[in-house]
Amino acid sequence: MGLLVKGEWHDKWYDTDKSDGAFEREDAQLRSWVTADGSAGPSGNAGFRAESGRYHLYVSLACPWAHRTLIFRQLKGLAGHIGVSVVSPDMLDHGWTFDTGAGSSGDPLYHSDFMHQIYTRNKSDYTGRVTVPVLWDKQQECIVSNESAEIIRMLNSAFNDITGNQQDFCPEHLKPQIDQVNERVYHTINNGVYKAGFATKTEKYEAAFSELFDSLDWLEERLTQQRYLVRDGDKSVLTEADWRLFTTLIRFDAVYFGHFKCNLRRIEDYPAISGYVRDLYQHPGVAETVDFSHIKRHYYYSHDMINPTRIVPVGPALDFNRAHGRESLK
Ligand SMILES: N[C@@H](CCC(=O)N[C@@H](CS)C(=O)NCC(=O)O)C(=O)O
Repeated sequence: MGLLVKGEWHDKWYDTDKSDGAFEREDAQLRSWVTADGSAGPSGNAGFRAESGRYHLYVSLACPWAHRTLIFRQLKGLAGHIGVSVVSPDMLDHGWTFDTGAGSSGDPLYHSDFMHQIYTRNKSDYTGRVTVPVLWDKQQECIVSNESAEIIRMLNSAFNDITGNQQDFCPEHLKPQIDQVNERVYHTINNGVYKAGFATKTEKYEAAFSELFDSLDWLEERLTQQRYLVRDGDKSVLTEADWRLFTTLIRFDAVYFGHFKCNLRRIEDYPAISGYVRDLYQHPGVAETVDFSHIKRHYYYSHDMINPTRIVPVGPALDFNRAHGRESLK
């Protein structure tokens, strides 16, 4: 694990000293947008028109942020239009690495050894963390975006004329509600598990822990009354907010509960939330984006300051194909 400084790789763990033991996630730096006609999006440069075969995703199957983009690629019928490279689950001295072990693809585009070479191919003197997901433009040979929250918004609509898939997971009139739910879910759950797991001072861990479980209580109540997170009139509808939450919840019992010490309760212990996770998992196209061998291997093997023996636990036994019983909820 490390970062690039002026294009040079430095093997360095997160610096929590500067924040008194708290884990602080760096903001993504590369923020252009693919749009239907190539006009500029809300940030970054213009010139990224939606085209079949032009763009490529670099992902880790372990990573919850990258997982969002894989789900949107499936749901929006983009699998035949946007290629994917999958890094090794082991993120060690060189950061994300390419190999062709089980479930990993290597880098068919450039035959790179490491993900940081994709970042320096984009900008030779890049300074910053080397994160996945990355949306790559094969035509201009550059990174369009390394921010998953924005990549899924692009995938949600920019390619609609190419795929004919008009399903909208972020309708304009629901956006304020979606953004509001996302805000709490991001800080206390998606990033909350990392704040608990990567804290190096007890009080920072405990603060993240208590916010996380307060938010799970809030979700349990909400999801007892409605099938999905966001309401449109008298019923709830499946939106981006659900998919953003899903990628954390599906990893929770296998990884965050033990490895990140988020162990007040398992997701299995929440009747509504656990049914909700199974409901989303069983949505067509989603199960094939979930890979527990990469998920468990990545966290337990890569974070050796948390798990120095690198032993990957065998359990827990999880069955997301069990009936969810949520069809009748509005
Ligand atoms: N804001 C980014 C965060 C992505 C991110 O932090 N990904 C993790 C993998 S789970 C990563 O690549 N970490 C490597 C590092 O921080 O050096 C997004 O949502 O796209």
